[in-house]
Amino acid sequence: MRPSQRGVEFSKGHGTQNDFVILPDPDGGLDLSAARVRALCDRQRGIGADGVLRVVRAGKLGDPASAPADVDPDVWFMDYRNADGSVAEMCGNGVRVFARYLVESGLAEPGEIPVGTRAGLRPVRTHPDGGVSVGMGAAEVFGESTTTVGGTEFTGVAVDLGNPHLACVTGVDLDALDLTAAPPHDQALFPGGVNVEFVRPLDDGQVRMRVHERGVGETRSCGTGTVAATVAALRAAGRTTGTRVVHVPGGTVEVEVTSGGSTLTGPAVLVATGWLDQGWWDGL
Ligand SMILES: N[C@@H](CCC[C@H](N)C(=O)O)C(=O)O
Repeated sequence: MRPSQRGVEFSKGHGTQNDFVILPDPDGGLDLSAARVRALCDRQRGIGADGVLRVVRAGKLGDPASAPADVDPDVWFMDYRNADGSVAEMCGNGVRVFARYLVESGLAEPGEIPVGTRAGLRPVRTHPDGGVSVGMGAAEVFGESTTTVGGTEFTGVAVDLGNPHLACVTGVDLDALDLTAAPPHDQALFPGGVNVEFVRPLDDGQVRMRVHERGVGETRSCGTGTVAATVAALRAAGRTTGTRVVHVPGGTVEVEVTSGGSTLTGPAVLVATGWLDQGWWDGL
């Protein structure tokens, strides 16, 4: 595409292979419909991703009800969408990739970056080694529930990280789970749907996790899910605070849960920048 023919700018990035199309939209002029999100995330007819991150000033979000009161209008806001076009409150990998994008594109200085999300303001810190940490807030346990995969019932804890999770600690072989379909959930406990994690504690205080994400399907990582998994693994060990190294199919992250909040640290990678064809975009 010649520069004069440039369409809609995008970047592509991932955090432990949880991947995102990033759309810079500082002044909020982009019409990001659910149909456009679905097309962008489609791995055959679009760029392919688990979700979309629109980069917009909080004051220009275009949906005032979505910007929590603690988010200043000048703050960069992560307008997160799932691959099915639905809106979610928070994305732990997304917010780390978002911060990496802000730095690489000159929109923020490396170091401490406050990022607005529908779950509230999240303090993000970029590290020189490419890692990014984010303060994920308090991980609130709000119940217990069950789900079923392949005829096996799993019991888990319901954890609120701005978005809802059911984190199930289990001794089964995670590789044997068929997560192609959404595991069923209790509609009363999770009226807006739920992200479901299967968590296998390892011998040395580390854990393995697989996840089925609301609005996406199985993904290779879920940042909020790794925090929920850590909360569940700690509870299974009789604790409410501590740290865990969490291995997901797409890599490894570290989670710390304290009495005051939780922190997620892991890699955040940008892989491409380009332009969407304007005609393709306009036709969606
Ligand atoms: N992959 C994300 C979570 C994205 C939102 C989730 N699918 C939901 O609908 O709540 C993460 O890294 O946290």
